[in-house]
Amino acid sequence: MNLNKVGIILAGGESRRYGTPKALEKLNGIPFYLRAVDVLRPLVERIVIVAHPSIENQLNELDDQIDVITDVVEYKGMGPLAGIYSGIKYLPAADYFVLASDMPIMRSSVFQQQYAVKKMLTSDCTIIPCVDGRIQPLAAIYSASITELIPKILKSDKRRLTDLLQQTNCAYLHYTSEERMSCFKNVNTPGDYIELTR
Ligand SMILES: Nc1nc2c(ncn2[C@@H]2O[C@H](COP(=O)(O)OP(=O)(O)OP(=O)(O)O)[C@@H](O)[C@H]2O)c(=O)[nH]1
Repeated sequence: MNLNKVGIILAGGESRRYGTPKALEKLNGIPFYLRAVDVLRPLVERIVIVAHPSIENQLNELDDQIDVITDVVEYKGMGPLAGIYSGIKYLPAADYFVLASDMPIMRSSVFQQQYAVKKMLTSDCTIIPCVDGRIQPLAAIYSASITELIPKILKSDKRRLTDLLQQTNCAYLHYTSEERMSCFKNVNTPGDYIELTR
């Protein structure tokens, strides 16, 4: 039986700019991947963490509602879109709450707001936050209706989430600069991490 709401945590990147696997980095003693779990756990029925093969066996303290997988073979390492597709294929559901593990100060309330908007729209609608005019597609709610579009985009060598969104029924939810500072900040470099802890 299909689920209604599944969380997909993206932790399959190379972390080249950071230098060490970002998902294992800690903020206030809590690893980033567990912070992402804490954000989504109250909101979804199951969670799948789509991890890089090098850290797959290092993700601990997970309960039996949470699975760890790696990208599907045909799109391995092809970016966040490949990770989203891998999560969708692993757990069929109506909606996917997608969160990158490199956004360690994200809050559940952001997804609650998005889901409240989604319920007012058609079921095939994907909800994308937009902060200071920039989309944030890695803290968003995707409808399962995107599933078959993803392989077409990955095979066309574009791989970009924006290419998917252009072909999808999307609603953009706008957030302020203050909200960017308080939840949407992501960590790409060691400098980003230092800024976050200031
Ligand atoms: N499953 C999966 N997740 C990915 C993939 N590429 C990036 N991600 C995740 O998507 C989020 C944003 O990734 P980026 O910071 O753009 O890429 P990165 O590879 O982690 O880092 P850089 O090597 O510095 O670009 C992070 O949470 C990554 O773990 C991938 O190919 N598969």
